[in-house]
Amino acid sequence: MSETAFSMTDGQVSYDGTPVLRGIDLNVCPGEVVALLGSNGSGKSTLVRALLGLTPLSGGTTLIYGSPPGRFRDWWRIGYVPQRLQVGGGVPATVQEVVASGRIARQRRLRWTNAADKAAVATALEAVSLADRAHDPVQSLSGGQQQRVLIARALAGEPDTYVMDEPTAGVDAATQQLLADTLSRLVVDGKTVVLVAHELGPLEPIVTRGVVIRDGIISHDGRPPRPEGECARPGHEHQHPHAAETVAGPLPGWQAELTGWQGEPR
Ligand SMILES: Nc1ncnc2c1ncn2[C@@H]1O[C@H](COP(=O)(O)OP(=O)(O)OP(=O)(O)O)[C@@H](O)[C@H]1O
Repeated sequence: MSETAFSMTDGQVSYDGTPVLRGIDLNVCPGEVVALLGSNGSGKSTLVRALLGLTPLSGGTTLIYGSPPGRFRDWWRIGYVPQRLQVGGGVPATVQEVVASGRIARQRRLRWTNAADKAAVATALEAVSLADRAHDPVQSLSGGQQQRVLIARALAGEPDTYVMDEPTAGVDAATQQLLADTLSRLVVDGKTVVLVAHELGPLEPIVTRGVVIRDGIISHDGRPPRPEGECARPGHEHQHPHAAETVAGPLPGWQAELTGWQGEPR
């Protein structure tokens, strides 16, 4: 089986006949921490969903560890943190139950929850500082806390690859740092991360590769951008009004494109 986590070739997605992704070529290798960047509506979430087979391609191919999504069986290898999900989907569930659901892909049929499952759930709750809320209904948590529950659910599954769609959106600075620390430990262990972000913030030091999506195409794939000056300040909102005006190309192109991302790349 291929150890390339994701391999998309000429990936295309259309909604109601409107192209949203156009000719995406993207391989993600083990140990990479890939940040998908770009302005609102550029196609980042669509790309994440297409990589996972949640949104069908209208053209091209995509593979998860060497298999088309429809034939991929080792879902325990993938931990997905979706964007702005209603945690629990209206079903009454405790924080611990939602986090424990991250173990399901690891559990064979008719296997009882074992000590390893319990330990993984406890560790995941600790990692997002929610151990003291384990028995509370998820609906009683704030939006940012619910986001942390989703992150813990992915952590509990102990996957090889994490796919996180804006994991730090609506999450306070301390928790962003907590997530960055947790991910850096996972990366040391050889885990792979694909994340969507508008602000890398504390995640910036662990990102190894920046992939910039502009209007459904990859306009830069390489060294991650580094915020400097005004734009490095916490809470700075990045708008990318000039994204559509710039030309795809090497580093000078993406620096100009990501208005607000300035300075020398690493
Ligand atoms: N289910 C859908 N049906 C129709 N159009 C959609 C659907 N999902 C996304 N789109 C459109 O596809 C385009 C890309 O959306 P997508 O959510 O992938 O962008 P994004 O880069 O993740 O944006 P953001 O940064 O705002 O989250 C947008 O124009 C959006 O309106």
